[in-house]
Amino acid sequence: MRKFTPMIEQYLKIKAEYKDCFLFFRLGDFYEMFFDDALKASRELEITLTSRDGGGDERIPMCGVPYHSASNYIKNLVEKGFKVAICEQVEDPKVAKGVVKREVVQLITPGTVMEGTMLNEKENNYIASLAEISEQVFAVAYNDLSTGETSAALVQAGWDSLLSELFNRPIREIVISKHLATDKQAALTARLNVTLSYCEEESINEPFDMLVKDLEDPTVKPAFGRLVNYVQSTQQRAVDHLKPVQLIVLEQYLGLDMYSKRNLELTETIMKKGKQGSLLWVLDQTVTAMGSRKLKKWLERPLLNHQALTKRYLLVEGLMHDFINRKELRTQLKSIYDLERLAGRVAFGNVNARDLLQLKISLGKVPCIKALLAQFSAADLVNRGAALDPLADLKILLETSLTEDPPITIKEGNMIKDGYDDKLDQYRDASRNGKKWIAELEQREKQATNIKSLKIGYNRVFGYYIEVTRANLHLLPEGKYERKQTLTNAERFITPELKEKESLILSAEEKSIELEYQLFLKLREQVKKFIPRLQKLADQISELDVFQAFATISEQEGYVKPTLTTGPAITINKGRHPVVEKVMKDQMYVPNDVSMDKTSQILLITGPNMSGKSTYMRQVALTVIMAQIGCFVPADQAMLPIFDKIFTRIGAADDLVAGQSTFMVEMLEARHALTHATENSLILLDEIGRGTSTYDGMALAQAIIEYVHNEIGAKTLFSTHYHELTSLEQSLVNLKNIHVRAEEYEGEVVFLHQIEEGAADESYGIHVAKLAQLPAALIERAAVILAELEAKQTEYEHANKQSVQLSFFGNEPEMAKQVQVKDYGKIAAAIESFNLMEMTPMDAMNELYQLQKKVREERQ
Ligand SMILES: Nc1ncnc2c1ncn2[C@@H]1O[C@H](COP(=O)(O)OP(=O)(O)OP(=O)(O)O)[C@@H](O)[C@H]1O
Repeated sequence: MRKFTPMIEQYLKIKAEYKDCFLFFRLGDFYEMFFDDALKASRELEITLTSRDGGGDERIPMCGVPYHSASNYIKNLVEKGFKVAICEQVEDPKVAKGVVKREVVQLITPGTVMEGTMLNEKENNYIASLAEISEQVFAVAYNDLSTGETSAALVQAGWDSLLSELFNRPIREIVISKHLATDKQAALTARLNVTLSYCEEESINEPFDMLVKDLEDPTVKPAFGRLVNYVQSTQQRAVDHLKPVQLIVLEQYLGLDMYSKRNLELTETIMKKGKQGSLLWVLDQTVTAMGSRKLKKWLERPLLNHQALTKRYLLVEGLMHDFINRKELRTQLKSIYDLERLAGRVAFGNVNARDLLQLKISLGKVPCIKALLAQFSAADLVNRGAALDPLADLKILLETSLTEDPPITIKEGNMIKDGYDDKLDQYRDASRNGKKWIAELEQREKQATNIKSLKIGYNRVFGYYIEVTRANLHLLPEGKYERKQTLTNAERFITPELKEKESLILSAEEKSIELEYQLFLKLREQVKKFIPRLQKLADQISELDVFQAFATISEQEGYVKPTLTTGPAITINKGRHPVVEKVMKDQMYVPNDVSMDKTSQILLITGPNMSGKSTYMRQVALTVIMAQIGCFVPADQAMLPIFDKIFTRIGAADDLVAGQSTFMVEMLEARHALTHATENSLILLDEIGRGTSTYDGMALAQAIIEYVHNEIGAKTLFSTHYHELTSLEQSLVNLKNIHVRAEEYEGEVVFLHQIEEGAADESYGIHVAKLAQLPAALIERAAVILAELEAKQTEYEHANKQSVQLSFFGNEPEMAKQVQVKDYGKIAAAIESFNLMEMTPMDAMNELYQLQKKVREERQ
């Protein structure tokens, strides 16, 4: 076997340390990739795959990207969730003996990108890390490197709760221990679509120990330790903008499990996974990127604290009352750049003079915002204005140091103002005077030679030169001018005098550019000291932006301030679904009331398909969430208690990701709700049981309703097509039937989308099928079958009047006595022995199945 060349050996050695990354291996003006990396990268980046002789038996697959345009390719890979290791030549190839030394200088991973173009400005870009504290307890730490935000939480209710905590947050990468169970690792990638990275080190060393100094709960420390150790090892540069770790006590926020976050489409829709059509889409009237990110965070964590919410309402109200000032505030906020990310870049050392100029412009707006807030009548707004720190000292520093139009790069000069530094002024004088001298020389030469078109120019190769057109050459005196370059129509000359001045000008210019660079680095260091104050300002501005967004949307859409009650009742007058209402263009949304209290703790909703049952249920949950983030709500009036958790089982959510059947998902979602809900929770259950046979489904649906009714007492909206369930109103005192009204008009169903008391009488399924334009013959046939079934049903009910069915739905003990099954006693004993409190719905179903089997066997 032939041996690889030394360069390929070097490549393989480095690659072995970065197995899970694309290794961008610098070769001259290109980053090259080899072997499997090349095969994969050529596919992902759609670049040509070639091969080269690397000394081995076969040619090596290879592809490459030019060094100067590498950032786009890197961005592309990172966006797809890959990691890229940048391997540079770290010695001058001219002096290298043998193969040039190469090292990985940076690791770019989805969770640690800092470049503006790789970040979505309206989204945080989190890297998270986990630590398994015990079987049921997990610590999680978050960091957004681009803003410095750092937080941690303790999840005490097991793995599913951890997944719910992580679900749907803008997390791009999760750092874990390689010892985390493989099924858990698989669940993370399948559920969350994140890149997994590994780090074993959990201890927190200097300077990061300062960030956890005041942490109330040290249990979360290992997760943060893992996170900073990973970030530090990948970045190899300063990350001193990380804010102290903020402890998130999950119990202080509205609990939203994974299913609810998804089903309620809070920040993205289920189908398209985009913002459009989500609640965030409706509410996001923010005008700064920071505000937009803050709003998303609030939506992810609605509050439970009455006082904090009331404060938010007051601010929204204050902004709504003062329309003119609010409009002006919006305008002022629009011109504030992303202070949070600018602060991040200052710390990271990749801020340029244009960024600092943006900072200066933004700071210039703060005094106007302060003045504006002082004019509002709401005291809270005035106080917020007074609390804003305009960072006048930083503004003065930037004003005195930066020019008005600096270039993007920091190595070209023109960044620092005259008068900022004496030495720089001296160099500039020398250079400017020199240029003035050249202009005067041009005049003198023109006069002396009498050549009007004579000019003095400059190029990089020859420096300054005197240019004379061919036609005028005869006018030049002999001997004084030295010919340097011949063009088609002109000749270029130099003189000793010109060259002498040139070296003075150029050296002054060179020195001034170098000095500007040094001064800029110093300025950057000075700005670093302002980072904590800048971060605080960014936080205050982003909150203001969210409040003005709430006020803007509330006014635009006619939302009202909710009244938070301490009792259990919900009263919503003329409530609407904020998103459906917004997307309905020509049609009018039909508002509906919601009234739930002790005797209507469960609403059983019936009504035809497409009538608006799910919309009504979601509307209630979204109204609650809006109220608990501090926004006004889409209704004429709303009195709401503060809910501790929301659970949902809505829609056809086939969990293909986790490879589970629709029915299994339905059961898992139901189990989750039933195990975690309290009497202060809100549960939405949409057509539970429809994923299995009718009797199974109905049995489960009823058992679940009874369980919620008797054991939990949570406010529950339960929609169903099983009309039999409506009879539960008689046996369950806290259950109330409502239905969505539809009418038949000339053989067609007309949806009125109106909620009314009582149970619906017809299902109208065939009409909906007709609306869906199923073939006419099929519809006719369905109508005939329906008629036959209905006739049979009546016959069947008649025949069964005296006898034999074990009634699930009547709750009539006398009926049970009539069951003519020999072994009834045994079955009854079995049912009696069930410990329902300890059983999951799945267990219940299994037991039920066994009993049914027994009954059927006996009858045969
Ligand atoms: N209050 C309303 N006002 C106007 N249109 C509504 C209203 N509620 C629902 N709709 C419209 O009716 C459509 C169907 O609503 P929804 O999905 O809630 O019905 P459903 O009763 O849950 O149907 P299914 O039983 O088939 O799941 C919605 O997409 C919406 O366009």
